[in-house]
Amino acid sequence: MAKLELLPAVDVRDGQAVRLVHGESGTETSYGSPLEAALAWQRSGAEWLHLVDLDAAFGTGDNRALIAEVAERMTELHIKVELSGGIRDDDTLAAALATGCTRVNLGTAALETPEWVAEVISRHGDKIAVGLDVRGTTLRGRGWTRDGGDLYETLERLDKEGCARYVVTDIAKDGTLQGPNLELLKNVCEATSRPVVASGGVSSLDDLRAIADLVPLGVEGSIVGKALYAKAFTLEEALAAVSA
Ligand SMILES: O=C(O)c1ccccc1NCC(=O)[C@H](O)[C@H](O)COP(=O)(O)O
Repeated sequence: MAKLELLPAVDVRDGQAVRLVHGESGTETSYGSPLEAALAWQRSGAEWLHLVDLDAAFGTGDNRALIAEVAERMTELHIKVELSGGIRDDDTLAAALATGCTRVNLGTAALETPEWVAEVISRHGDKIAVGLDVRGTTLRGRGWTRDGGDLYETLERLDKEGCARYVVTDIAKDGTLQGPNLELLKNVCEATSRPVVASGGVSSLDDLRAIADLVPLGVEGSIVGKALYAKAFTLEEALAAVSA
């Protein structure tokens, strides 16, 4: 059976690696240099990095140069990078892809400019993932601050347009260490044949094992943020738990 991929997260706000609660601006806990955080995950055996420009997501500026530095360094070290946050037009997409990242994660654009997203999916294939960030079954855009339509209607549309994969986040769980929303993940896997990356709420190795049990349904990976920063477990332990 395929193993669950783990994507340790580095979310960047105002030049710092931070964790938010429910993705809400103003709830930041700071964890220092994003490059040092990324290098720590690399030294611990990471194969992937989930790298988020929160300022670009919230529209409070951007950390473009720093994000590029981290993504380029990780790519040199053969770490695959999933880049997220504020990628909404040709300019931001070109800058993101120029970092050498493995793929980008589009959120707001999939809700607000669907024609552009359909076009970049057809142009870039599996370099494009779409983030389905939900409260209940309502999608949220603009740094998760605005409603953006129904999850399953949007998923059906994106599937038809050939979207390669989805990053699914239950915002109510994100940054809370309350465990992932396994029901949501199962429901999304039932609604699409495309791979799903789980995000939000992981608190323990048992949570990761429960997500790994969904690999046969279509879950391909899991992002892990707060639990690693809070030292609930180490990345080495997490990698061992999902490859057992
Ligand atoms: O990814 C985004 O674009 C984003 C936008 C606004 C707020 C948060 C955003 N991402 C947060 C993440 O991707 C987290 O790193 C991830 O869900 C990890 O969650 P957790 O393990 O619960 O800390």
